[in-house]
Amino acid sequence: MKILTAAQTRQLDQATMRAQHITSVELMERAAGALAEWFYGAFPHERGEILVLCGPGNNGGDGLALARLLHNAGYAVRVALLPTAHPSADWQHNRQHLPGGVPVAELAADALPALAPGALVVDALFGTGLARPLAGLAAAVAAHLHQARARVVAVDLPSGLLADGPQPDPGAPVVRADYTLSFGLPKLAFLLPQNAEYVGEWHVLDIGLDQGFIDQAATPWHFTPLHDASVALPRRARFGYKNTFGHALLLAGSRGKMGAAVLSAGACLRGGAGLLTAHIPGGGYDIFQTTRPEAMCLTDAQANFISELPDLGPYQAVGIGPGLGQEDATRAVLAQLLRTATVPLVIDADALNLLGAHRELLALLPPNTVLTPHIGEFTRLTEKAHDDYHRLDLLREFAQKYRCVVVLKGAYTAVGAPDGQVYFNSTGNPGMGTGGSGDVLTGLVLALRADQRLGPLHAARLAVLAHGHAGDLAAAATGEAGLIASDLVAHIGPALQALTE
Ligand SMILES: NC(=O)C1=CN([C@@H]2O[C@H](COP(=O)(O)OP(=O)(O)OC[C@H]3O[C@@H](n4cnc5c(N)ncnc54)[C@H](O)[C@@H]3O)[C@@H](O)[C@H]2O)[C@@H](O)CC1
Ligand SMILES: Nc1ncnc2c1ncn2[C@@H]1O[C@H](COP(=O)(O)OP(=O)(O)O)[C@@H](O)[C@H]1O
Ligand SMILES: [K+]
Repeated sequence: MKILTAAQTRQLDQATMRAQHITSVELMERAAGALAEWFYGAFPHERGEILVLCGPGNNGGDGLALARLLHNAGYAVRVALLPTAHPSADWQHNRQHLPGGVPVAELAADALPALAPGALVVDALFGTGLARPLAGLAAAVAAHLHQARARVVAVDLPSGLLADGPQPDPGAPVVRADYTLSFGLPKLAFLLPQNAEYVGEWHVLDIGLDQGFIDQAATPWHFTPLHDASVALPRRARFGYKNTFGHALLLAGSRGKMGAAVLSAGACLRGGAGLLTAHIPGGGYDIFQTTRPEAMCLTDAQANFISELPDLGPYQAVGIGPGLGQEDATRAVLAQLLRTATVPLVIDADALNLLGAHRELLALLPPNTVLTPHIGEFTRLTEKAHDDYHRLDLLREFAQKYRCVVVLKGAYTAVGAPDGQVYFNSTGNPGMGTGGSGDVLTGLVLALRADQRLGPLHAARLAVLAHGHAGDLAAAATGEAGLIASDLVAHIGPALQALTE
């Protein structure tokens, strides 16, 4: 699913009207109908009065049309307008068609509408047409909503927030919505942590926008919904056997962090690797073989960390990093791996930290390597970002420069591809913020990289999608707080099953 800019969204509206031979008023009516349907589902028994705040453009037009539909459906509705000399044509149409039974007033700075705590308010002040930061009356209204602790439903975008880029004035007020209802496609702003306090819970409503325009629109940004045919797992061949499904090598663990190796190995096995060999510190042998009898095990001469690179001959993919530690000898193993590997690599955790601390090693990264940093690890590899948008720029630059796939982990994990495209993930939940979750992802990516039917981007996107879905299945069973990384491993099987072609 593509993510478009505000300018492209305007073109999409125009293309939809042309392709479907409908007027802008008809398209607005569709948008308002979709908003009203959402309201009926979300607030079926709302008894209090709903205040609809309308700006001068088509966002305000949506608000006026929604006010009419809610009134006709039996809700108590009141409209407050931002004073304007030049409302849009569709705004005027919907103003004229507002039923007489709906009270309408103009907003004024010295008489902002009284709001009981929890009052339901629709923010239809500004959407994608926002031209400058909120100031004056609009800014006062945004602050008033926050102070009154109203429940705010934003139409298309919280007013004051840009759809697709950083705020020019970070100090200017933005409406803090509890819900944001957008049309057709998600907006880049919804996916970044810095905007979470404004966007709240967001939903995309289908209003039949023109797919032909969407298909040809150029954008680096994409959103991967749960069921996305382009990242499905191919079925296993009926006559396949363990060698068919790939032999993975995992280099992981150090004293005190053997659990990372165990979790990662479990995920690799559940991820469908035909065979898994783990190379671990000698002292971890009993722990590892007891907890993961399905995996084979090579032990390092060192008891507490890894100092040797095994012969890479038998393997279709190599993963390195979980619980690795940052000993000099381990860094030498990483450097040797980067110099000699001819099979796909997956690099995580302390292996990334070693790369960050010894940046000369970055030049050795083989193309199509998958790196799985969280924000801290990514910062060590690059630089401190000024904000979330800048971090996305850094992600694209890094993936292009090193021709790697970079999985920048977090809510809506962003997968950066060597061609500069970025794919945001839709699955997962805050319960996954628990030690070992990332180690599980590494093992899953490794299994899918050992599967020679999948390219690096497909493997990384599918692993991220399945990892998040496993988290959602696990959280349904344990709750978010009770979720631990072993639960993710246990749910990888059903998650992958749901994502199989
Ligand atoms: N074809 C349509 O009519 C559709 C319209 N849609 C709605 O239309 C919206 C876009 O409408 P518009 O392009 O009219 O834009 P907006 O309604 O978002 O805002 C534009 C108006 O606000 C003024 N303005 C912008 N920034 C301001 C600021 N900081 N302070 C004061 N005034 C400011 C502009 O001068 C203009 O009058 C979308 O967000 C969406 O809600 C959607 O319903 C999809 C279909
Ligand atoms: N709020 C969240 N929503 C969705 N996924 C999350 C959230 N918090 C964490 N995750 C996921 O959990 C994993 C955590 O990885 P990481 O930080 O490396 O953990 P660890 O180092 O403990 O293994 C990542 O895949 C991340 O995307
Ligand atoms: K709005």
